[in-house]
Amino acid sequence: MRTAVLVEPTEFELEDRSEPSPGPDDVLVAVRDVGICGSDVHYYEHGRIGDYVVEDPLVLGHESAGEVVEVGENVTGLEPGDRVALEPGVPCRRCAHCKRGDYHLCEDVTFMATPPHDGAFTEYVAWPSDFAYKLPDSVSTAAGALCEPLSVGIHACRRGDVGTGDTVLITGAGPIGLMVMEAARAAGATDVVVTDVVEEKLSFAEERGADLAVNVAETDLETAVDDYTDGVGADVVVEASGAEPSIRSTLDAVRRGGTVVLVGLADEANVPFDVLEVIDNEIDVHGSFRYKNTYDAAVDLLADGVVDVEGIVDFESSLDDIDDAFQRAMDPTVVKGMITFEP
Ligand SMILES: NC(=O)C1=CN([C@@H]2O[C@H](COP(=O)(O)OP(=O)(O)OC[C@H]3O[C@@H](n4cnc5c(N)ncnc54)[C@H](O)[C@@H]3O)[C@@H](O)[C@H]2O)C=CC1
Ligand SMILES: CC(=O)[C@H](N)C(=O)O
Repeated sequence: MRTAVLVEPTEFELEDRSEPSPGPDDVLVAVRDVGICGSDVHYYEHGRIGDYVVEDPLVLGHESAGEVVEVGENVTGLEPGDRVALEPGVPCRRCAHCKRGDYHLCEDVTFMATPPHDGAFTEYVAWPSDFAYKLPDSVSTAAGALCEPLSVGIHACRRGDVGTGDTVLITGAGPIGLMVMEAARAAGATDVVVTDVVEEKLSFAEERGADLAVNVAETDLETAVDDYTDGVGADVVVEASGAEPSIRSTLDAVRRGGTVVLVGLADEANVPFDVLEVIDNEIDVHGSFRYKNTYDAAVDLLADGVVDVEGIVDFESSLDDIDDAFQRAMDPTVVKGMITFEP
């Protein structure tokens, strides 16, 4: 099977590898669509993300969906021909975190495209069947692949307890911010304010339904949010840029008694945060790491037409053109590129 392998920063090699055999609890999936995530681009450019270092050749890609071509002997509920979205993180199922239901916090997780685990820029993946979610006919495999960033958005909104009538401020209008917007609307948010520093991203967020888009390179966020909320502040702020000034600004924009959810990964671990403001204004500050138990919800939301994920895709490329696709994905005005495979 043809597989794109990152052998050095900015260098893919197309290798011919042998197809994996599904274990008794696995499905073998012919990959159809894989999204290019910011973390893939980061590994491509720098060969590392923090402590995760690409020491051996690595297959990137963790936003994937495809068609089941074979099932292991214990698998029920899926059969060849079914189309599935693959949840990329498979936990150990035995540790304290898994046992208490926080399987996304398992420290022994196998997460696609995170060293040393290979991802999905390849023709076939064997994957545990309970982390493969059947897609109804109305949901494409491209949308199935994007259940991954949508899941990040759903989890962030759950962490922020976003509810009916809420005003949600989302800082950063990249794919994650846009997926938070979809999930927030689905959770009942009636007002969504989005920030960015790239005008094209803000226009796109508005086209997708943001009520207010603020270019924080030009406009003071606190003033803009105060104007929009009559001085009250946002009920929930979801930080989805990872930019340090944006992380710090969350406390200026959240209402007293509101919630800040930190999703974006800052380059530096230490970001000054005014703890007296957190205490005085009784702000709940939550980290949000990947997701748990979101894929069923993501598929249902897509099937019901409540959210749109495919609209964020700027371009599709083939595996043969993966280098070019990654170069395009580095353009700051591009939101999402996909690698697609011919059936
Ligand atoms: N916690 C988690 O589980 C996950 C975290 N992430 C992180 O979430 C963040 C967002 O991911 P993507 O959307 O893929 O990244 P992205 O880089 O495509 O989007 C970030 C957006 O923030 C904008 N931005 C930059 N500076 C800003 C500022 N000062 N204020 C507002 N916006 C600003 C950028 O122009 C860009 O549009 C990244 O830090 C990523 O590493 C991504 C996936 C999962
Ligand atoms: C941080 C990422 O972008 C990635 N989706 C991950 O969960 O590791």
